[in-house]
Amino acid sequence: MLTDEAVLTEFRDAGALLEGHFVLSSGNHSTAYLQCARVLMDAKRAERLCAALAGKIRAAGLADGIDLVVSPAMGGVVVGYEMGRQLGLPAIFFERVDGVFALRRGFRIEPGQRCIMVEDVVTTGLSSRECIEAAEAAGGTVVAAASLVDRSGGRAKLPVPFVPLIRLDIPIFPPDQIPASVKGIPAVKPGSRGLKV
Ligand SMILES: O=P(O)(O)OC[C@H]1O[C@H](OP(=O)(O)OP(=O)(O)O)[C@H](O)[C@@H]1O
Ligand SMILES: O=C(O)c1cc(=O)[nH]c(=O)[nH]1
Ligand SMILES: [Mg+2]
Repeated sequence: MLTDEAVLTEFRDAGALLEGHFVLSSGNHSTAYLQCARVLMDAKRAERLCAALAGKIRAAGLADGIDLVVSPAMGGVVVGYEMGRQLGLPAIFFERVDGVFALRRGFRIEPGQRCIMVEDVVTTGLSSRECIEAAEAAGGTVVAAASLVDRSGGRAKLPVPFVPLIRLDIPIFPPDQIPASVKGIPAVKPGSRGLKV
């Protein structure tokens, strides 16, 4: 079990608590960004955080009878792998092909396999819901969800029981409601949804 302060200290020490002007996956804007990739680049830190998250999932009675971890790339890949290790389960990921989550690389879900969807960060819950729908469409039954961070203050709604390691309430702004003080800061989009190369 890790306190919220201990989790935030891990993020701070990793240089993962960013301030500025960010365009989020959902198209909303924010002055804060949790760069989980920086947290997960340290295997020992990833292990500590994911062990704590696995403990919360077990304590909530959600770990029994799960067959498979599924996660949405890119952000979900490393955390999904480590959660698979912590829960003793195989882990696969969905990746966007023309914007839609698909299984590639020989990954498949056997009919009726019980899945837990694991994310790095939940903001609106859109990516999580898309991943859950994709897993169900691929034949799975998604029975739970988990993430390192829920930054929605609990407002993001998922169709299954949801366990975040830490819950924060960080404001987001729709594109037409960005405060003038934020508009003046050049915006960056760290995530890969909609990225053109
Ligand atoms: O709850 P939401 O509003 O969907 O926001 C959270 C999502 O945004 C980020 O991914 P992003 O789409 O930026 O791409 P990436 O994981 O490929 O970097 C993050 O990894 C979550 O998947
Ligand atoms: O909503 C997002 O795109 C998002 C927010 C955040 O804090 N961190 C992240 O990786 N993605
Ligand atoms: Mg993501």
